[in-house]
Amino acid sequence: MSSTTCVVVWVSCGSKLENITTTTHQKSVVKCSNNNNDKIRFTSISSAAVAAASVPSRSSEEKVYEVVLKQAALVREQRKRRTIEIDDDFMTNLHLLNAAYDRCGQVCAEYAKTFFLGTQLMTEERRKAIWAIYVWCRRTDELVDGPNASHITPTALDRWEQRLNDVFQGRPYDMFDAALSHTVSNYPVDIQPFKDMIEGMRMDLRKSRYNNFDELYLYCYYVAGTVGLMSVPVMGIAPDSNSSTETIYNAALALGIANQLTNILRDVGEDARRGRIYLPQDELAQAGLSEEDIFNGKVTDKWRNFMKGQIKRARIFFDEAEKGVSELNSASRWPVWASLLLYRQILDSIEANDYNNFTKRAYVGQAKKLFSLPAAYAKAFLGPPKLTKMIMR
Ligand SMILES: CC(C)=CCC/C(C)=C/CC/C(C)=C/CC/C(C)=C/[C@@H]1[C@@H](COP(=O)(O)OP(=O)(O)O)[C@]1(C)CC/C=C(\C)CC/C=C(\C)CCC=C(C)C
Ligand SMILES: [Mn+2]
Repeated sequence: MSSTTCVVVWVSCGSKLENITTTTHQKSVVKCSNNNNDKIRFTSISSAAVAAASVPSRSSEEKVYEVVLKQAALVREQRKRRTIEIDDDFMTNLHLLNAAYDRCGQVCAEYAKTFFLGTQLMTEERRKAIWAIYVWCRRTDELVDGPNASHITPTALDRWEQRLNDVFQGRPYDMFDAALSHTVSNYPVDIQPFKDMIEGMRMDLRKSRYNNFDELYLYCYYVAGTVGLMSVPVMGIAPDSNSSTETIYNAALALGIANQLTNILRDVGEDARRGRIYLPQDELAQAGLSEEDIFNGKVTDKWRNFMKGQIKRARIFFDEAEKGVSELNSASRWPVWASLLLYRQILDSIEANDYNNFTKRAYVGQAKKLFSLPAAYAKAFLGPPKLTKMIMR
């Protein structure tokens, strides 16, 4: 790793820019004074700057970007095909392994039909690996969101993390774990994003308010940005991609963040009924809104304006994500485009509901969903890079 480059974080937001330079970090940060509208682009970063990470004033974006760099480096170094000894007793038997993956596929098909369909074009090996990761994520989410959520304690999450360590060491506890053990032995998937997702669940147990976007960003990374980082090593990067691995991981992270922000905006009413507000408190106050306003659930002009800003920000993350999709292996692009197009339409639906996300659930209708699949297919296989190449030939 080079130690000569420096961190440059550009946050651009319309015309109002404020330049802050912190020499200890060898870092130049251009910060936006209006949180509703910030755009984040990381251009380069150094290990020296990363080493200076103990300085307490780092933003969540900076902390998360360190993880992005680490994941990108792992793939670059091709630390693939780590040979993990999978417990003989449990599964030297290929038949059992296939059965484990089939069960993962069934869970995917049950919980996320469109996504399951989208995985059908991936190579069989990749498809199965993505299913195994999906099932682990779904199970992790269910711990705090599922029917037994009220019994979940930090100790239970510690045990889940210990189990994760075992899975990565080739000691699975059940069939789903076995599929994941195999997947992580086969692809350069790092344990960090998995641990971070569990950290997000811990956060959910102890926190129901977010002071500002920086805090919310960290939560979004933990529960969703991590999914992007887990998936890229399996989906693979196109052999002819000219983008840096960091850029691609950054886009993957952005898609997770965009999805989670959208999920939050869709579920404001539902979350409030559980006593939770996943919205930046400082931005609510700036918009003249109080907690009571959220709990009362009345759509006012103040609320509409606030929501416009939040939707705009989510769309910026989707735009950031778009830059990376075409860099993925061609067979992996379809499910990613499908996920991006479908989730982004939830934002349109919130607008169509006149910003009533208190009592109306924004959703993408069946017809729009069906239309999105060929649209995603077209983007995956007829996207600009290919067309350009065809024209140039
Ligand atoms: C192709 C593809 C989409 C692959 C990802 C597959 C995968 C491993 C998904 C796991 C999703 C999961 C169960 C996460 C647990 C936490 C959670 C529930 C997060 C929310 C998902 C939406 O779920 P749902 O609508 O069911 O929410 P409720 O539980 O009902 O509230 C999230 C909003 C986040 C999911 C995040 C992603 C799908 C990120 C995808 C990013 C990539 C695949 C990277 C793509 C790469 C580039 C370069 C852009
Ligand atoms: Mn959930």
